[in-house]
Amino acid sequence: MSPPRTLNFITGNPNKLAEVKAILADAPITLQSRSIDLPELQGTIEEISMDKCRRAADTVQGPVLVEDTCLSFNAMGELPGPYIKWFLKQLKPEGMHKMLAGFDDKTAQAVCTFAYCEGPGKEILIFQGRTKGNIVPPRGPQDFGWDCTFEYEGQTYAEMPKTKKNAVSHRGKALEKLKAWLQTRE
Ligand SMILES: O=c1nc[nH]c2c1ncn2[C@H]1C[C@H](O)[C@@H](COP(=O)(O)OP(=O)(O)OP(=O)(O)O)O1
Ligand SMILES: [Mg+2]
Repeated sequence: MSPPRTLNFITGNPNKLAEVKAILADAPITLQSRSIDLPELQGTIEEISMDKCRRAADTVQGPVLVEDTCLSFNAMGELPGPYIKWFLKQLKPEGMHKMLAGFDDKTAQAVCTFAYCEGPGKEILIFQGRTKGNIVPPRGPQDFGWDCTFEYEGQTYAEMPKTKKNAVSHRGKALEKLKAWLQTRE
């Protein structure tokens, strides 16, 4: 599959879209976006992303890019992982650190998985990035998900300028891989 000139990123999350636009600003593509609420299967990170991508391609009847973000606590066998959205909704950012109160190990991994598909029935490509950090009581603005509770080298994502977050984040690393693929087009 050769890289496209336009990417149609299917997401309902405006914060994700803003970061993806910033990180891909210098990539050789035009970024479009549509908000479609796609059902997300339960399973491994890759299974969930591939299923989400397949559904998006079927809905759009054309090329799509989707993304799924996981927050995995090492003490909990990598849970909540892909279910973080629902834990965060019920427990709020303050609850993230409390979930680990019974464990000494506060380490976590932020995992970002992009899946690209040219259209219905076509092969699905995966681009994944991981950043290791610690879960801490909230610090910094609470305007994007669990950013205020994920600490990387002494700062929570929420305390970092956006450019710094994007340079070290799970999403930045995944998009580095996507960019490398986009640049293989001659
Ligand atoms: O960099 C991030 N920093 C902090 N929080 C984040 C980040 N990225 C996603 N999040 C939150 C949003 C949602 O509560 C959950 C992932 O769920 P996830 O299904 O991937 O996102 P979503 O449903 O909001 O958007 P989409 O329409 O692309 O599926 O973690
Ligand atoms: Mg979602």
